[in-house]
Amino acid sequence: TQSTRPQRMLAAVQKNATRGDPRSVVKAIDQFCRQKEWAMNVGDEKGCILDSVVSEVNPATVLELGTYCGYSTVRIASLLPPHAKLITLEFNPDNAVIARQVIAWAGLEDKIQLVEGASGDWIPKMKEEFGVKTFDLVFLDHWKDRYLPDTKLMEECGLLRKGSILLADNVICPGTPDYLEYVRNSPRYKSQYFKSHLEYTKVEDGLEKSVFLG
Ligand SMILES: CNc1ncnc2c1ncn2[C@@H]1O[C@H](/C=C/CNC(=O)c2cc(-c3ccc(F)cc3)cc(O)c2O)[C@H](F)[C@H]1O
Ligand SMILES: [Mg+2]
Repeated sequence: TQSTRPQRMLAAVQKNATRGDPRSVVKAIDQFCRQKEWAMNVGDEKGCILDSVVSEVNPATVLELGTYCGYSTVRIASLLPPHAKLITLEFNPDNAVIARQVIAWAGLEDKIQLVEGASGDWIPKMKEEFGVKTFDLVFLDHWKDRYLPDTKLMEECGLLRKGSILLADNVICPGTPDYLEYVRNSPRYKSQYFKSHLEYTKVEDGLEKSVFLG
């Protein structure tokens, strides 16, 4: 039977990356996507911007919306301080199966909690289910038309505090126009655009970093 692209990506990790070495996992996926098959990971160019924001924020609690195969999950978690926690939401069970194995290969199970389910269902349950008060950093990389409703939901559920950082992928390509308009015009956010390129291509894309002002 035919394999899927996530399955082939996992095979590339298991073949080319060193167990317990997150950076080698990131490198193996980027190599696979450049040389074999494009896939919608944040990628190495935008990944460097992601790394610099994570290092600057040095978050104790991180929420990722849209795990896919776990590339950005591993990339973020590899930079977290010892007791920090990353919760990542993924509602496609086939993706979750792959992501769990990528996370395990990187040896980051202790820092990452992959929750199978939809952001809209789980955001309201974060506090009671995971004992989370607020998130220091949220990485948005799921369906692009869900960035805005989920941001409003996080506000309503009190998951953002003064200084919480939202970092959104793909604000140009495929684009998240309603989200951009909101974070750039709302008095409750201070936003900054990091110009880059769509993963593994020369097409323009970028990350939007928005600080919640409370
Ligand atoms: C809605 N709530 C969700 N809750 C939990 N998991 C979710 C939810 N929604 C999706 N997922 C989960 O999050 C992932 C979805 C990622 C979507 N990403 C993209 O579409 C995306 C697309 C491009 C792209 C650009 C140009 C082009 F020509 C073709 C593609 C580039 C990118 O970097 C992207 O991130 C996963 F698949 C889905 O199950
Ligand atoms: Mg993306």
